[in-house]
Amino acid sequence: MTVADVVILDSPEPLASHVAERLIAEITAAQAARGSASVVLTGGGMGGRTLAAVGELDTSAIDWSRVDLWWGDERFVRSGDEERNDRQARAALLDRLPLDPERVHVVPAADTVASAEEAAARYAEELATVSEAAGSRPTNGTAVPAFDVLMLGVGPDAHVASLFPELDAVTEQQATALAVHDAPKPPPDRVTLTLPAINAARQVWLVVAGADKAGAVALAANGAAAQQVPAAGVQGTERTVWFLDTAAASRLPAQATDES
Ligand SMILES: O=C(O)[C@H](O)[C@@H](O)[C@H](O)[C@H](O)COP(=O)(O)O
Repeated sequence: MTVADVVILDSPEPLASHVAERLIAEITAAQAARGSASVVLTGGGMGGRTLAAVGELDTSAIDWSRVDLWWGDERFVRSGDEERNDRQARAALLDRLPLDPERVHVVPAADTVASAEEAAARYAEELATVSEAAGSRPTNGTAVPAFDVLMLGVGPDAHVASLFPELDAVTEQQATALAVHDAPKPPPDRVTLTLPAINAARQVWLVVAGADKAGAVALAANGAAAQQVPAAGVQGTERTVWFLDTAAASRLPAQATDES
């Protein structure tokens, strides 16, 4: 990882609250600058905690009807299945927001398409369509909107989204969304953004808590190859921020934790 910014908080809850405050500020700034905001959400525990923390804060500066929401990955299970990242996000926050349903872009579920491959193809098509319509081609030219903030959790094996170490999907350079099977983290069938799509975001935020992630964070900080350490392969076109709790940061070299 190019360590642009590392922010360390004591534990998961203050970390989630801090990320939530920053997210509200970035959405507000994007709407002031461009009239709308585009945010990619993450599954996992820190993703849910962060959304719940947003719900505890004042978001009155945000026009939620002008926010586009996407997911960095999704489990390929039936709509409404509690394993779905979109269902967990709705429960944590989204169902209480005045969002424009047309701007909540969910990955097709297993009861609506025949395969994870078809779900990935439809998601990629929607990303390209919205990108064209908004005229918001990102600076890396990928056929996705120029996301303002893309959030990621990180697994103990350094996976991000559903890009798990050694999968071909990690090194994909053309497609923006792919199907993943046999994922080591259940459920096995998923759809994920690829690194070109992730790295099209203006800001990529990795939100990581827990001592079980410290090794992955340290490997990413030491510039490991993305194939083995997918978290090392992400960076925003403008900024990359690692939001860590002290346990997840515990194996970082001292100089890597200088806040910018
Ligand atoms: O669909 C998923 O499972 C997530 O997108 C996944 O990439 C998650 O973010 C990491 O596994 C970290 O999860 P925790 O924050 O729960 O450790």
